[in-house]
This record gives sequence, C-alpha cells and structure tokens, in this order.
Amino acid sequence: MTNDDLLTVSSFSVTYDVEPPVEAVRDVSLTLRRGEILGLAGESGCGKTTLAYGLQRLLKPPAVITGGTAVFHDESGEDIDLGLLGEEEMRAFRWDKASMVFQGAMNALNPVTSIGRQLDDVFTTHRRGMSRAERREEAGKLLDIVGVGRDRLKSYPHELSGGMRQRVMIAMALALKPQLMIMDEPTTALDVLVQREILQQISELRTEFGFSVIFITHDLPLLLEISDRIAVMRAGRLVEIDTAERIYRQAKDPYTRKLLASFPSLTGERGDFVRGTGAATSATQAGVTA
Ligand SMILES: Nc1ncnc2c1ncn2[C@@H]1O[C@H](COP(=O)(O)OP(=O)(O)OP(=O)(O)O)[C@@H](O)[C@H]1O
Repeated sequence: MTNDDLLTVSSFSVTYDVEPPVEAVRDVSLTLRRGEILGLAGESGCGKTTLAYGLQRLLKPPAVITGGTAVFHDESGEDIDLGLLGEEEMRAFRWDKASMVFQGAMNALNPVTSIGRQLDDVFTTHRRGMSRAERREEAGKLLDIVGVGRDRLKSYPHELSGGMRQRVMIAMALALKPQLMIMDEPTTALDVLVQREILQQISELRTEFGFSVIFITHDLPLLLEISDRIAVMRAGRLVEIDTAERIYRQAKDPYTRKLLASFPSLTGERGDFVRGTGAATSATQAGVTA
C-alpha cells in the first residue's frame, strides 16, 4: 500500500440469506487510488450495487457480509477499518468521508423544502460551527459548482428539471468535501446530453477537489470515456481490473472481451480510442460512444 491509495478492499463477500442463498459478491479484492475514477462494469445482477452498498455498510437483511475487509486510508493518515465502525460512526463517515449518489437520487429531495434549505440542513447537522451566513455562502457556492446556480437557492425541487435535481444531489454529496463519492447509475434516468454534461463536470470536479469516484453502470462505452480504471464483475467475482485504455484495447479476460463485443458502438474501428484531460469529449469525438 502507498499513500496514493484511498481504499483497500480485501476478499469482500456478501450473501443474500434467502433460499437458496445468493452469493452476490464473492471474494472481491481491489484498491482504489486517491483521485481516480474507477468504473465498475458488468451485466445486470453481477453484484455491483451489492458491493457498493456493502462497502458503505448500507445493506439490510437478508444481505450478510460473510467475509473480507474494507479499509479507508484517511487523508489524516489514519486507517479506518469500515467493518469495525459502530452505526453512528459509520453514518458520520458516510457524509463526511464517503458520500453516495444513487440512481433516482433526484427523487430523494424533500418536495416541500427549498433546495437551499436542504443544503443548509447538511451543514447544520454536520458542521455545527458554521454561521448562518457561512452556510448560505457555501450552499450557493455548491450550486454554482454543479452548474445549477446560486440563484436557485430558493427553488423547490418541482421547479427544477430532472438533470438539475440530480445536480443538486451531487452538490449535497459534495457538501462536506468527501474523499470518495460512490455513484450508482447516477445519471441513467437522464437525457444523454445532460448525462454527458454532468459526467464531464464530475470529472473536472474531482481534478479540482481530488476526491475519488467509484462509478457504477452497465453502460461500458460510457465507463470507457470517463474512468481511469475499470473493474469488471461477473457473477459476484471481479474478473479483471485495468486502465480504461487497456480494457478497451487488450482486455485479458474472455468475459471482458465478450462484454465489449456486446456494445455495437465499440466493435467497429479499433485504435481510435483517445483520452485526454477532457476525456469525455475526446473519446466522444473519437467515435467511441454510441
Ligand atoms: N434483497 C435481495 N434478496 C435476494 N437476492 C438479492 C437481493 N438483492 C439483490 N439480490 C441478488 O444479488 C445479485 C446481485 O445483485 P445486484 O443488484 O448487486 O447486481 P447489479 O450488478 O448491481 O445489478 P443491476 O445493474 O441490475 O443493478 C443478483 O443475483 C440479485 O438477484
């Protein structure tokens, strides 16, 4: 392990204790680096969501973590074994150090409270020392950062489009400057253009703020665009983990190659996969996407 690592997952396993039991995550080991976007790919049902929720200790019965560890290497230098945190500590950890944006999160906003107030609540609960003016300033700044704009502080969720509401959720996830953001299909419900814009922004934000992202989707072309590395899961197991470029050009595992081949947009001309600082744009221009 080096200082560049943020999270070390070792032999992590989760079973749904139903009849017959479902071994949803089997013996998964991986290391997440500080500041990287790690894409988690694989067909529906391969265990992506279960792994993400398991790491955040958000699973409910009948799910049981049957083995393994997840250790968070905090920027303070402290190593935090997530399995050893109590419920309260884990809740604080989730806001403070590792936030989550899930599919349909935009519908999780409170419909009868303005978005400014909802952002304010995050600070009132978790940053008790902040003054009212500071909270307001910070909430406005966050709305600017995610492209909603501080003039929307007084808006209610129903006054915003789906894309705007999802951006608000991303602002909330960013509010306490976490070191990790786990995003589970955060943009699938949105229009493709809006989706791209938001992802582009997340990529820029992580460069600015230095947080890591675990990004889950079964949209492999999209992952190839935005991820630094991609982890491929199949039937609960991690079959391959490598840079997006190597996954695209020379995937080692036959299943990864099969998965790539199932996206018509990726099977045409090879060799035109370009990545730069504006990864999403360059890859799109290179014709990698659908
Ligand atoms: N509450 C549950 N009870 C029993 N089995 C479950 C439960 N939740 C999920 N599973 C099973 O666990 C396995 C992994 O599911 P999971 O949702 O983690 O996969 P996924 O890769 O995230 O799929 P998707 O992309 O469709 O969300 C699947 O076989 C699923 O049927």
